[in-house]
Amino acid sequence: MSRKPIIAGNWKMNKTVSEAQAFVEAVKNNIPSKELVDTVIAAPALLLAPMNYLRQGTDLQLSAENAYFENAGAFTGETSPAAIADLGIEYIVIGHSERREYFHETDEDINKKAKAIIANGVTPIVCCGETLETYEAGKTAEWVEGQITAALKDLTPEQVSNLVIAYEPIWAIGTGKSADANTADETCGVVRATVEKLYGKNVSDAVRIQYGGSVKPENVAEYMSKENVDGALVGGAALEAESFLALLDFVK
Ligand SMILES: O=C[C@H](O)COP(=O)(O)O
Repeated sequence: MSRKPIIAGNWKMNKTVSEAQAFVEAVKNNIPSKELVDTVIAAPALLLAPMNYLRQGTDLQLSAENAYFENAGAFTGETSPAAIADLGIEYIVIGHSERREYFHETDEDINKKAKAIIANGVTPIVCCGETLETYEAGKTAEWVEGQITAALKDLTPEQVSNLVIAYEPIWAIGTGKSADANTADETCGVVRATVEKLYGKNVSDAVRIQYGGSVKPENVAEYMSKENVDGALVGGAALEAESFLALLDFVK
């Protein structure tokens, strides 16, 4: 089964509005066709409206880095998935390890967010991944299986087919220490097997799984050559236009 690759840059809490606008201007006419690859930038909510305005008519897609699980209400400081959907943003990242660690997000929150985002017609990019301690204890598979099972609870097979899952070992994020391509493939395979166990083979064949953690222009092609790796979620190497565009060279 061939799945369309998806390369997503995750800017985290970097860039001002003017820096984001300059980036979009620099890349927007050099993005490969979205028939071949989904090319996405995940940016802080404040940057999305001006970026969205500038990317109209191009193949650059956009993602929020987070959203709340309610569409409206007295939730000071939160961003509504309905507001993100109304802008025409295609994806929302949920469950990133930084959200789990610094903002105490639980598996249950992530499941509620997945449901709210899907209900608004936006695609969640659901993150999972283990700490160094869990990795060294040889418990990666059971950890990731638990996170995915909880995040997808009560979703329908069709909803799961259409979402994106990102496997990011925490010990490889921003450390320059990437999981090698075989290790990434193996754990993305665990994610796929978990989806198969819960939803069957048609769904696990369709769901797209990214690897994240120190992906760079120099190593992206090797990850993308692996059976279970359908894309990458990239932090540091997606911050500069030239490096971001170089991540897409593997499709040429
Ligand atoms: O969401 C992206 C990841 O946290 C990876 O970040 P990194 O590419 O800087 O290691």
